[in-house]
Amino acid sequence: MARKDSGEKKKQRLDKGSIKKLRGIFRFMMPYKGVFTLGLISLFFSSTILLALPKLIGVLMDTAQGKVTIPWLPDLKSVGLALMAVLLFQSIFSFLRVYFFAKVNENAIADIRKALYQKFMSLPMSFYDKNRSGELFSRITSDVSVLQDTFSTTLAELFRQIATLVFGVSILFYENPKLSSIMILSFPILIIFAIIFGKFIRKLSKSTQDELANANIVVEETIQSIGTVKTFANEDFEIKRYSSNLSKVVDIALKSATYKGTFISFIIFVLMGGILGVLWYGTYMVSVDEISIGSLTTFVLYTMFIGGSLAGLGDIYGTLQKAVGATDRVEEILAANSEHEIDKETIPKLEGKISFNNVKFSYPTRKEVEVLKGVNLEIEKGEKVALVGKSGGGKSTIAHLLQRFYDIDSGELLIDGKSSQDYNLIGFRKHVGVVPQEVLLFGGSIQENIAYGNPEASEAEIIEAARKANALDFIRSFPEGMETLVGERGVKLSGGQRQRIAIARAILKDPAILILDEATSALDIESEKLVQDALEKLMEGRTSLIIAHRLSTIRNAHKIAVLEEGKIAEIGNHNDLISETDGAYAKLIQMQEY
Ligand SMILES: Nc1ncnc2c1ncn2[C@@H]1O[C@H](COP(=O)(O)OP(=O)(O)OP(=O)(O)O)[C@@H](O)[C@H]1O
Repeated sequence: MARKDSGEKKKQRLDKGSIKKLRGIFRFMMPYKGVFTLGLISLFFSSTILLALPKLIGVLMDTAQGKVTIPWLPDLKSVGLALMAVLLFQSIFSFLRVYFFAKVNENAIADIRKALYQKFMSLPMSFYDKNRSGELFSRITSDVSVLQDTFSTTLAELFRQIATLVFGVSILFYENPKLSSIMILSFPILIIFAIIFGKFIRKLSKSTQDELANANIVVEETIQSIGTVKTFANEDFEIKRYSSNLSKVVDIALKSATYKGTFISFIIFVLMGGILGVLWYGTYMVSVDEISIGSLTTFVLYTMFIGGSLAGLGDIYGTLQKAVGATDRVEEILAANSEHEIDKETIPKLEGKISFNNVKFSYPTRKEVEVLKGVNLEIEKGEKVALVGKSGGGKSTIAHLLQRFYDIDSGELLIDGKSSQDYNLIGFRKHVGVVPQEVLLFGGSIQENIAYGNPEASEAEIIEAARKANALDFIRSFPEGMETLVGERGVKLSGGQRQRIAIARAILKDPAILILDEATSALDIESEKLVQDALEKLMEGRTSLIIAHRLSTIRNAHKIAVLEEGKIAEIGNHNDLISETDGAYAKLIQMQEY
């Protein structure tokens, strides 16, 4: 049951290719490049101004001992003022840096989210067959959040640390080449160690993430199907399953923590060792009067700055790797083929004549199973056709094709004599209405839910649609009427009530072609009658394809099409078909499928 998917949420190596990908996502920052440049300038100043601090502190110490190292800072007071000025400027530039970067960042991230959402809306059904919704959801939430971190802190930090390193090391060598060489000696050890250990730790943290993802899947699935868990009284089983997954997470995380701890303490050891070494040798130099105490202080402070930057770069490397992974996943969606461009092009009203000519089809996710093996079906304008057949025979598939959720593999699907593919997709779908078996309402008001059929409808039209759908009485029986909230935090509507809302939606949409997927579960006689009556009104003057589950519906249809073995085996009215005792329809009725 538990599927392993988030294992893909790996960090990626930073090589040429991945950096190129990362650069690609920066196109979203391009519209804000002016502000970004201002941010970079502020960053440059805030980092470099800060580098004056160690120097000034050294000067302060020397001045206290009566030595004047900078002629224009002759006494303690002036050095103190200079220190204050440095702090002040650095604070101003830090504020500007944070503000400018946030402006770029927030806008660019919103643009990425918009682009992703737009893509989601325009991707074909086959894409959703292949991808789990939870995973897609995490692209727009967590993956984009990773990018957000990258755009804001990581990128700024990268520039800041590099600037600190370059300037810091240059100043150090300029100030004291001898001491700098000692300090620099500890770098290669650090770097080699970091590379070897870093790889190992990354592997472990990836395993931790994988295990955590597995544990999260248990939570996601069980909360989604909490009813099933309770029906089977499997609460305890699920708790154990989740706990055992969590134990694995803890085990791996602890193992990883042991190595991380070793790594960090080693780094601290070498770094501090370097600093202590410099201090030790520096004090020797002070004792033989080679340098002043102020210079030594300056030197040690710079070394600490540089050490901090090096450690910071390690973190940044990790975050950038994560960002490459996130970029990959975001770009993968953005590059997927849309079924259409979202546009508002409309097509004039259709007549509603439908012809399936030798239509063959298999789902893109299961190419090897041919669901429709040559369907021939003619439905005239305004005709009511009931589609019957065994469960899994392909009735819903025909409805999907009629809505152009998928492209047919061969044959022709003609609407008013023209290939369905030749119509603009969005325009075409505006003329096809569906009343599904399971009606899903959005978590808004009843009015909003009905208006989903035509967002531009006036209030009067909405009320009229509700009336025609036999929904007005029950809506008015609620204290808040049309404003009643439905869904999770509102009233839960009964099956029959939801169907009537769906019918009202379809009435507002006013399509030429109607697909009715009859509910399999019977409603009580009263609401059944109301629904049937509303459906009859809805079907008037429209071409209707009914996936029928009740004999009464079938009898009322102009024609009955029997789907068998992926083909329309028989077509005709009830009396004709039932008289063929060996026929597919007669058998279905005998087997009491209807
Ligand atoms: N999205 C999909 N991807 C892959 N296969 C699918 C998909 N939807 C349906 N199928 C398969 O296509 C076949 C026909 O399914 P379809 O839902 O059209 O049958 P049906 O006649 O409507 O069944 P029922 O009366 O039980 O609703 C089934 O074997 C089903 O497993």
